[in-house]
Amino acid sequence: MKNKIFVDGLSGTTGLKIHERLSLYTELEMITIDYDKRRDPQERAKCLNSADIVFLCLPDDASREAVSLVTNPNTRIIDASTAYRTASDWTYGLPELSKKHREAIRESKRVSNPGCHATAFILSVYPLVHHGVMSPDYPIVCQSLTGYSGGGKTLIEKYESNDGKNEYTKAPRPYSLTLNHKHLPEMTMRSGLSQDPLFVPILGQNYKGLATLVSIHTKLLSKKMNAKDIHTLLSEHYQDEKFVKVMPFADDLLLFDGAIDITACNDTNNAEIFVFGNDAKGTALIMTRLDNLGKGASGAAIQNMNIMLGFDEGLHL
Ligand SMILES: NC(=O)C1=CN([C@@H]2O[C@H](COP(=O)(O)OP(=O)(O)OC[C@H]3O[C@@H](n4cnc5c(N)ncnc54)[C@H](OP(=O)(O)O)[C@@H]3O)[C@@H](O)[C@H]2O)C=CC1
Ligand SMILES: CC(=O)N[C@@H](CCC(=O)OP(=O)(O)O)C(=O)O
Repeated sequence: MKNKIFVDGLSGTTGLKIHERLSLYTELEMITIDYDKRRDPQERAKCLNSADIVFLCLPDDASREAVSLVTNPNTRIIDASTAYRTASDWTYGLPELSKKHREAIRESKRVSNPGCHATAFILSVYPLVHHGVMSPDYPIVCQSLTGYSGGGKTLIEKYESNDGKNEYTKAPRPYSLTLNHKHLPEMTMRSGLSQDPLFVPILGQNYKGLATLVSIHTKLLSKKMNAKDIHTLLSEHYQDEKFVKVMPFADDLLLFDGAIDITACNDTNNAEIFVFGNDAKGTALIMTRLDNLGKGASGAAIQNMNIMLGFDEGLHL
């Protein structure tokens, strides 16, 4: 029998992308809702409770409402919002962190899909904390350059109004300047840190594509390590992963043309990790790039579904 799937929030930026991928599966049957009733709780409840797997591609409050509408004990949920990413009874959907993380997703009925900035940050930092190289209270500073589709339909409209000729598209825009970005709780908790990083996201003029920049003073690490050693540790940690790749060590910046394209993972489910460093100055930089709509949202959600249903993890990705 085919597994039944329902996407709540199908007409949004993330919902549409998830639906695009789902349409490639012959193993699945889609449950559809009338467009005019897409916000009607009664209609949504019927769809939610007839599904084996539900994707929630909604703002946080609507996600919480959807979860409260699920009464069928067999319905499994993958939530793309921020609502449950640090909840103790939900599984965090980042399988590459460890075998234990992947196994927990396989068994789970409630999977919270990581935030886009958070995915790149946690992939960079978790192995360092886990292997005792970075103490949990290390004072991390991180910037993240992101495409504007991360802000959903409303932000896309702002950037694309007047044919893209408006004040938003003039230059990059740092935001979340209260230094309290909504991804901080998951970034801290899921990396194993005990204090929040100082995190500044920056909107670019590109539609999608994101890169986090984690700055490290190597003398503050708990083990004596330089940038090359950090590169080796990350390479070993992710050596068997299909979607998380540690790129060659950048002894020679010419290898990357002296600058990095943050959109190079667009339209893929890949996250690529770079390590740069300057031993004389005792500094290192971990840069992780991904597609905020790919590994940062819909790609990760599909990957989690593949794991939950026992499909090949990379199916249709
Ligand atoms: N864009 C991104 O890069 C990422 C987004 N996310 C998260 O995914 C979720 C969806 O984001 P995104 O796709 O960008 O947002 P959009 O604004 O593009 O889409 C939101 C969707 O939610 C629907 N919706 C809003 N309120 C309700 C409601 N009360 N009941 C039913 N449906 C409702 C909208 O329907 P309508 O058609 O009526 O507008 C729309 O389909 C958010 O939680 C976001 O934070 C996560 C990772 C990355
Ligand atoms: C560009 C932009 O505004 N991005 C959003 C995050 C996008 C995202 O991943 O949000 P989730 O928490 O739903 O995962 C922001 O920084 O608030």
